[in-house]
Amino acid sequence: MPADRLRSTIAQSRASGRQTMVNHIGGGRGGSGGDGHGNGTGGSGGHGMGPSLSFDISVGHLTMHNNVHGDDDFGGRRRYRQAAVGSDPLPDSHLGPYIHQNIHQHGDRGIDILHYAVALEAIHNSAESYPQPRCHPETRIEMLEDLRDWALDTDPETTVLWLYGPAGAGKSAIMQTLASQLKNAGVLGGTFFFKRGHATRGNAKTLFATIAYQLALSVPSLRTPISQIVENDRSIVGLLIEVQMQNLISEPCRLHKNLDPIVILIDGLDECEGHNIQVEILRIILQSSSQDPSPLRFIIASRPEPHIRQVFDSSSSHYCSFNVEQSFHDVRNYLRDELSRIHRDHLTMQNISSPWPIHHVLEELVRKSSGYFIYASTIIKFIGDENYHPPQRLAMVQDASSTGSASPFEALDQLYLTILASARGQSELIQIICAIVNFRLVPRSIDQLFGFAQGETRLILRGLHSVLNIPQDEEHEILSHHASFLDFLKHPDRSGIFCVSTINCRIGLARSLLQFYAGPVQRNEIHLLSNLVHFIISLPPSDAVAQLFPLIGSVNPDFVFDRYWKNNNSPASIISSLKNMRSPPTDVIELWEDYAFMYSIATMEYGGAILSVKRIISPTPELVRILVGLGFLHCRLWELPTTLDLTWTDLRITLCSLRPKLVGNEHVLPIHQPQADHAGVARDLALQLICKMIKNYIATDGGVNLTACRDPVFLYNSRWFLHDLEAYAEAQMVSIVQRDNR
Ligand SMILES: Nc1ncnc2c1ncn2[C@@H]1O[C@H](COP(=O)(O)OP(=O)(O)OP(=O)(O)O)[C@@H](O)[C@H]1O
Repeated sequence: MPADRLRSTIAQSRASGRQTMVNHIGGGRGGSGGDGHGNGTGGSGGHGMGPSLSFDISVGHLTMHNNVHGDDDFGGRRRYRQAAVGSDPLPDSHLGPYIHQNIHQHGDRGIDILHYAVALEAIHNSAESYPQPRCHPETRIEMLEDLRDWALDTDPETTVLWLYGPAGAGKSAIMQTLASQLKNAGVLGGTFFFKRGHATRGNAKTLFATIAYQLALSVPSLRTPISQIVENDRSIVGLLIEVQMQNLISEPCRLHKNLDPIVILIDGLDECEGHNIQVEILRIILQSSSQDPSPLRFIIASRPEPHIRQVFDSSSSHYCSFNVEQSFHDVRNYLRDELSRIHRDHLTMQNISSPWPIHHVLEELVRKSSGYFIYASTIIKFIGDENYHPPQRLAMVQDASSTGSASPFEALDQLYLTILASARGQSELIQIICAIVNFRLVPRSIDQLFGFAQGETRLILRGLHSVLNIPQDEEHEILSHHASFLDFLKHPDRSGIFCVSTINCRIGLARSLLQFYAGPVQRNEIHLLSNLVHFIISLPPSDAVAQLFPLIGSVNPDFVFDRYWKNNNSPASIISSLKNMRSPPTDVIELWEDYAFMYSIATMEYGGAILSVKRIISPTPELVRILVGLGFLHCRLWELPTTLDLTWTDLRITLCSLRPKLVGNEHVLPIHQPQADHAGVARDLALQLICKMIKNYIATDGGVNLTACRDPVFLYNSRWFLHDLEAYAEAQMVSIVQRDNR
């Protein structure tokens, strides 16, 4: 029975005056549809909301509620984010304590709401952007000046500017430098730096909220209006981006026409997920600029992708464009200064005479750069690596086969090939690089994934610091310095044997990851299960891919219910991915649907007596044991197998007996038969835990402690009984009769 129909049954039986408390094990709600894909097809459905289960034990009504906002462990910020983006405005009492406090301390309620809905990482001076790509002082001087003049013009012909240029031309460096200059001039309204594949910077969901937030902080007269708008309708941050732009940015700015120019910088539009969204963003901005006069100026930087160019070309609004062209002059200045710095500062360079390098070597490097900074900045990192002798590294760069081909990036490709070939452990290198390109991983996770000795990954990647950012710690993932290296690795014509997009390479990686997840949980576990399933379904269908399905069914439940489970790994997203496959593996889907159900129980909140009790159910003794463990002992799901001496399979079978089953096209609730002596279950559990404790002497990691032993005794003594099975059965009958009458 669908959950909404069950709910209407409850309402109607109440209306008829019957004192029926209906067991509220709903089938859960399907999530909203996912994002559309770039090719125009719809995305997979969003996460379903799990069932809610109410469970009364007569000692003070203990009610377990489905916690769609996720585990308590995620804290106030997470919960608030949910509240802020949800469509139903929530009263303050629904907000996490942290937020609650925050709001009332500052009084700027709208700003606080925005703060929790923005991508702080996307702002030009965020901690994450360190080290920021900036223009070397003697480079891009004229271009920066032109851009500043355009931005500061109080009577401009156009209010939108497109800064375009090929990969690695130096657009982001220009935008970063410009952001600082405009900030100093007091006209910077806000910035958003997209980054491909990044959780918050890789999509448009928070784009306009992030800009509005900065506007509110940087333009004093906009602070109150923007705050007020959000406060009046806090769901605004979850609405369509067009609505956000209109309400949060265009309208407040238009009301303040006499303001000086306010400049918004958006960098890397082509890195935002989905061509359609990129087009939509442009369309919205161009449309807003064609309306009444406004102090807003937009500078948008991107590669000259055809779909982006087309929007500009076909727009009736005026815009102007700047091409970030190659500049041999600027690259020469940059290389000369940076090589001098290496000569001066590198520990091994004292005995190398000046000038270093000699003039014609420098000129050769300038020529090979084709006037683009990506080549220049990569060789500087390569030559200046503190682990190596710079002249040797320079010789390696010079030896990389020469250009002469039509592609301006031929030299860059040769450089990348040289760098990769210089790394040790060539046989392991490709699988490591494949893992880095497809997943965000810290070095130790890669060791674990491929069964290397600890530290092996760092050793193998030691020669790749010029192309990869390999953090010193184990907190941050390994990332490519520049998107052009990823582009290179993905194109077999460019990267040859180092190409990571071959089917064998990708299937090998998927198999290693799945085998890792089938094994025992290790510390520093890798949290990318659902990404992995997305990765697998993105592979072209083949027998080799189909052979991976059983491995998805073999994932160790300790990983599935891991305490550090990240929400994006939730079973619901894995199920929707599996269902999107051409021949969905039904048995594996069934298993993961059970996990989804268990997961929804694992994330229930324990509301205590203040929440209303919906209904009492009458479960089997084994189920009672588990519910007592969950509800009364406050065990988390991952603790239950150890605490109750259960296998994951037993736990799954027992818990999933509560799961509404699909019969025909409808979900129906299983009817639970009355079981004798539920109090005995609590007594037995108490005895079991006490025995365990005596055996272990003291509290152990297994979660058996004094409180855990005391609680079931208390429960037993309190003469706990389960009631109302009749009412439960009656309610089900009512609903069946109503259904038949319809
Ligand atoms: N003027 C400059 N001075 C010094 N370094 C620069 C300059 N311009 C770019 N770089 C460096 O060159 C590399 C490529 O530059 P950047 O990321 O800005 O290119 P991009 O055009 O934005 O590329 P993509 O389109 O791939 O994002 C970076 O490492 C950057 O720091």
